[in-house]
Amino acid sequence: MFEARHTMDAPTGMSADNGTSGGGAGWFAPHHQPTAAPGSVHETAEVSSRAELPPAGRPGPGTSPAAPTATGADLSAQAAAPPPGASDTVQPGTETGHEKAAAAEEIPGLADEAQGPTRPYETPPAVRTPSLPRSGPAQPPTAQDETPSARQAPAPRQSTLMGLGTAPAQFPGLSPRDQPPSPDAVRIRRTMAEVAPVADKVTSYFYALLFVRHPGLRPLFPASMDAQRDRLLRALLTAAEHIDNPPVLVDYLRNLGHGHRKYGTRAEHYPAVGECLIGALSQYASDSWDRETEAAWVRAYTTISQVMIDAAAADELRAPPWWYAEVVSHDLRTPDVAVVTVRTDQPYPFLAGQYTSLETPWWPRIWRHYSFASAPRSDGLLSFHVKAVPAGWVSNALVHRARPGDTVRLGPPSGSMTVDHTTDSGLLCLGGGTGISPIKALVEDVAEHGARRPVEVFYGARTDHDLYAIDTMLRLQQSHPWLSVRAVVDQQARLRFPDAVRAYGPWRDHDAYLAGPPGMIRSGVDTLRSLGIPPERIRHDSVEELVLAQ
Ligand SMILES: NC(=O)C1=CN([C@@H]2O[C@H](COP(=O)(O)OP(=O)(O)OC[C@H]3O[C@@H](n4cnc5c(N)ncnc54)[C@H](O)[C@@H]3O)[C@@H](O)[C@H]2O)C=CC1
Repeated sequence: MFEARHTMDAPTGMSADNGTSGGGAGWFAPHHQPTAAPGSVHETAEVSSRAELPPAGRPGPGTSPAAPTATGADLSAQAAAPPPGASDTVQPGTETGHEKAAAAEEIPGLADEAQGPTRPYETPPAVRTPSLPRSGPAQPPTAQDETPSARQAPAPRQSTLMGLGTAPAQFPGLSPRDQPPSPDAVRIRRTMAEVAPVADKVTSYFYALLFVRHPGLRPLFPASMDAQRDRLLRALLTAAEHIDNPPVLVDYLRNLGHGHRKYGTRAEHYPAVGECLIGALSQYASDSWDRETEAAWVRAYTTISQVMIDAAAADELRAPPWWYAEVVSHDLRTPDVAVVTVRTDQPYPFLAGQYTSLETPWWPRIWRHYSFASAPRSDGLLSFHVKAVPAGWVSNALVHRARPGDTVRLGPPSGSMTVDHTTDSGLLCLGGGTGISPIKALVEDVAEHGARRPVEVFYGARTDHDLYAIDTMLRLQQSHPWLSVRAVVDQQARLRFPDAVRAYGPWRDHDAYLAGPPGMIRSGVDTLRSLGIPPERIRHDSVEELVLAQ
């Protein structure tokens, strides 16, 4: 958890619950405009991407490695009670498979989930943003104004809203322990506490307000917003809640800013969002809402939006908003898990342990997150392990439809579950299911750095058949004497995954990495902490994001 102390001033005394925009967009006007004219960079990047895109159907040299016959690995067959939540189910209409809903970077997503599959990229989809109408005084939305999906709100997410960054275990708390929260932080948290019990209503109201007042923004959001609908609000509230912790907040917001370039989000969109944020909060936090509270939110939002806008503008100078990537290999490892290898149209810098967002041609503007399954390779190819999950549009398309020659789009890399090469501590890595993919990348990363650090991998799976990557991991083990790989199969284990690590160790001096289902990460963190590994040495991607994708 993190906080930040803002310094920006903003006018106070707006009454955003009166259905007008008062001072209008100027309330939240950014201090700086993006370096490029709106739209121009995206168009340029798109044209250039198109020009550089390899011809469809080009055979790819980088096929995924053939797995040798599995040997018995250390299939630690030990039985015990099922781990808590082991029967976690996937809700219809959402995706998993590290299709982590991008809470941390999905403000205006462009997904249009209601439209069904379309043709592959005959013409790469343009990400253009409509010019924002400067709406006049708007009326508060009525029930009819709410989109159907907004009314079908999922269970509200409570005000904890934590873990939107990577490795939340590294965030010490809402504020530095030795400092009292700032007055603005106190007011913001008071608002959050008041709206928490009605979070779903706030969410619906916020989006209804946004779309009624700024209909031009509607196409930026999914037609059916179900699982994605509250990410914008959640991200904003999370950032505001942590306004007293600038270092972490700024990192988080910069990532958000970078990640939003692929949606076509522009600086001039932020005032509208801020205005509606204030409108929704003031409506549902009426007990605690006053001029000072509003001013605190305005300052917080001004800070938040400015960091995102600046980050996006800076990023425009060094990276495209997205990358095209041609599928060069598709290896169906089980009936529902594929290893998909792609070649990007431009160099794609990333670190082992990170993840990206991916859009298929069949579901335009629907992005899902996947971890890189390899450390950066000299041939530049990227691999992903994808499990098709029920109702998972993107994952099913990637597993059952994608073929060499198809083109997908990738967003920028994200995540900080990376190896700290400044130490030579041992690594304890827990990979559950397709969560083994970033673990494999980390192992390769250690190997490439030439260090002889002990790396202990525990690979959890429900059945033998689900150990689709065991051959690859065993091959790595054969090549690297410092690497130990143990498979833990639920059906056979006495001590089940991730608890099985208790039988080994000690782990006190290890850096720990976890990847897999949210429940596994949660119970894994508990296990590792109980074994004496301090929280700051336990790394994993955001559990919150993983939960969102369930
Ligand atoms: N960076 C990351 O954290 C990544 C996460 N993932 C996530 O990993 C998951 C993989 O799904 P599957 O392959 O179907 O895995 P799975 O559901 O088959 O589970 C894999 C292992 O985790 C254990 N497990 C599952 N739920 C648990 C719980 N609540 N408590 C303790 N242990 C639990 C299982 O017993 C099994 O050993 C997806 O949710 C995907 O989003 C995938 C890639 C990267």
